[in-house]
Amino acid sequence: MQSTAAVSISASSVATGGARSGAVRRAGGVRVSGLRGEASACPSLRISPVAPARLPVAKASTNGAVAGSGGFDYDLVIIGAGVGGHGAALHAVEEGLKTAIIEGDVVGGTCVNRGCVPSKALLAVSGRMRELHDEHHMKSLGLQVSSAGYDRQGVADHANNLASKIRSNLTNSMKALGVDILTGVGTIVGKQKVRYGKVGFPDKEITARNIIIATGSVPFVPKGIEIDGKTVFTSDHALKLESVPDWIAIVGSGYIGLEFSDVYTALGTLDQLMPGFDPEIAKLAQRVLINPRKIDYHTGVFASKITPAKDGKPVLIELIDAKTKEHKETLEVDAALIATGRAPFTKGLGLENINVTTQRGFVPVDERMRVMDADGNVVPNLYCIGDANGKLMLAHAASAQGISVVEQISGRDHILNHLSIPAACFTHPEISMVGLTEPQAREKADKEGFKVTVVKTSFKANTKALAENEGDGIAKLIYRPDTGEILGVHILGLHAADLIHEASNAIALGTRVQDIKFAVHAHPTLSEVLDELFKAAKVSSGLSHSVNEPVAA
Ligand SMILES: Cc1cc2nc3c(=O)[nH]c(=O)nc-3n(C[C@H](O)[C@H](O)[C@H](O)COP(=O)(O)OP(=O)(O)OC[C@H]3O[C@@H](n4cnc5c(N)ncnc54)[C@H](O)[C@@H]3O)c2cc1C
Ligand SMILES: NC(=O)c1ccc[n+]([C@@H]2O[C@H](COP(=O)([O-])OP(=O)(O)OC[C@H]3O[C@@H](n4cnc5c(N)ncnc54)[C@H](O)[C@@H]3O)[C@@H](O)[C@H]2O)c1
Repeated sequence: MQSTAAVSISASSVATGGARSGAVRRAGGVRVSGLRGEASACPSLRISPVAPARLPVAKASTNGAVAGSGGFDYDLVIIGAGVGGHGAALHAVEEGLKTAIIEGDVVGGTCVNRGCVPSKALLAVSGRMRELHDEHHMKSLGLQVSSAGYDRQGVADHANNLASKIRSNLTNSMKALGVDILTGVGTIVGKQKVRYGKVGFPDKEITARNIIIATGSVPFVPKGIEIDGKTVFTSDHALKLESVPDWIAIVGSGYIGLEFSDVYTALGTLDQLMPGFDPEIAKLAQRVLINPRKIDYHTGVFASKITPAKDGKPVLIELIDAKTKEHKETLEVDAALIATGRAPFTKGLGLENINVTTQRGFVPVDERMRVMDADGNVVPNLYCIGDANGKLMLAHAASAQGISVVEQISGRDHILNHLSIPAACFTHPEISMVGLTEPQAREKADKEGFKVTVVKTSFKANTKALAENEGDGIAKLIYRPDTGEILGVHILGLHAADLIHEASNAIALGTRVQDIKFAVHAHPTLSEVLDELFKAAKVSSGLSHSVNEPVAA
């Protein structure tokens, strides 16, 4: 299969290669990006056909709904059936709460229909294609592959079928557990009162003891960028894989930019790099994921204007210097993917009816996800979770926040430790992280007056990685040498997205390095990369075990 190229454009860099500058096409790809992304299953996609043991006693109400406890129609109403809403709903019925979820579009929201799920299906294909095309890699394993190709529609169908399957799993799991799925757009019309129905004509009203807003986000498109859905498009369009352009510019080098650069470079096209990542990992990611691939990148620039292809003319991308705002270059490409972040979807929610003012569209919340009003007071019985509150735009974070809220309304206080929530970028190889980056840890240490130590291990020394001929990668631990507290862990390498959970669980449970270093790992497994990492750490005052205690061989 012929390989194509991409250009990545980022506020921190822009790539050209595959991009045409003037009339000349260059050999690489083009990507446009400003900065900081998944295609696995949904978080807390717990599907149980078993009905909950405890359901509140229900009684008939005047509007035809069945009343939950205390005269409300429901104990909990959730607006938005994305992964956040779904996670909250399942936990709520488990807790015996009479629960309804209102959805204005399709169940599953962004993650299932336009995000994690279809993108990971595409990445599963791109990973295999990349491997099959890597002659050197194949040869070193003793394999001979004469040719490898793909059928674009077949790949697109794989992503679409997976999304449909997970969507129906999500719907069935909620129905089986007794969650009422109400169709329509929800608007808060007063305290503990929601109306839903067609946009602008919400004709049905229900009351709820507690309300959770879980309305998610949509692609953010900067001013000056014209989307036509064919030559200039967002991830919503790109995931349908209606075409694989020869030369594509990816504007934004965050999660979406990086993951799509992996898809496009493997399927024939190209992408730029990640300001939100630990700088050392970002540098290595550039060396492994960008430099050897057909990707040109431009950093320190913004795409100020993008015009779709028209009348035989290519897509035009005007780049300005991120600092001086002076015009730098005009790129010509076949297509542009706009991956410049996401904006909360909170329009039409009726927040003005309850004195809540959004901040750049996000719903303000405290650490318990309780909505704050314009005067800084908690709005009783109203919560907001997931992308709509902007704390951490990740599927599993949305779901975890939902579960945390249900804990609270079930009478158990709960604060979610966001620093223990892992993130992963599903490139080949993968990148994952939890906690602080090294600069963030050093800044905190300076402020609070403690020391920070960093240790690293390499995939090159790991038997399993070498057996797979996948020795590229490192793991990095940032910790306090005085207490052994784990501040951050960053991994780039084979199955990094799965490996990170040992570290995130340790942070969540407060496990220190002087304790976790004695945990035993099966041999030969990739998990030994982390085993080595924890063993490499030196703690001055082992609080639990003695640091001098010999480590079992
Ligand atoms: C391309 C892409 C790939 C991604 N990959 C990953 C990944 O690999 N891992 C990861 O953790 N995250 C990933 N994400 C991010 C993840 O998809 C989001 O963080 C997650 O979907 C947020 O969940 P949510 O429940 O807050 O909102 P959403 O999933 O956006 O769901 C909100 C739902 O609310 C509905 N709604 C909105 N307003 C109303 C209303 N007024 N009334 C009724 N219904 C309403 C919407 O129709 C939607 O169904 C990805 C995102 C994208 C775009
Ligand atoms: N694997 C995952 O977990 C996964 C995958 C995809 C998306 N997501 C989530 O979806 C969200 C959106 O992802 P994303 O990659 O679009 O956003 P992002 O915030 O991660 O990155 C957007 C980048 O675009 C840059 N940018 C903005 N305007 C620009 C311009 N005019 N020109 C050039 N660069 C510009 C920004 O500086 C930034 O670097 C993220 O918050 C992420 O958490 C997660």
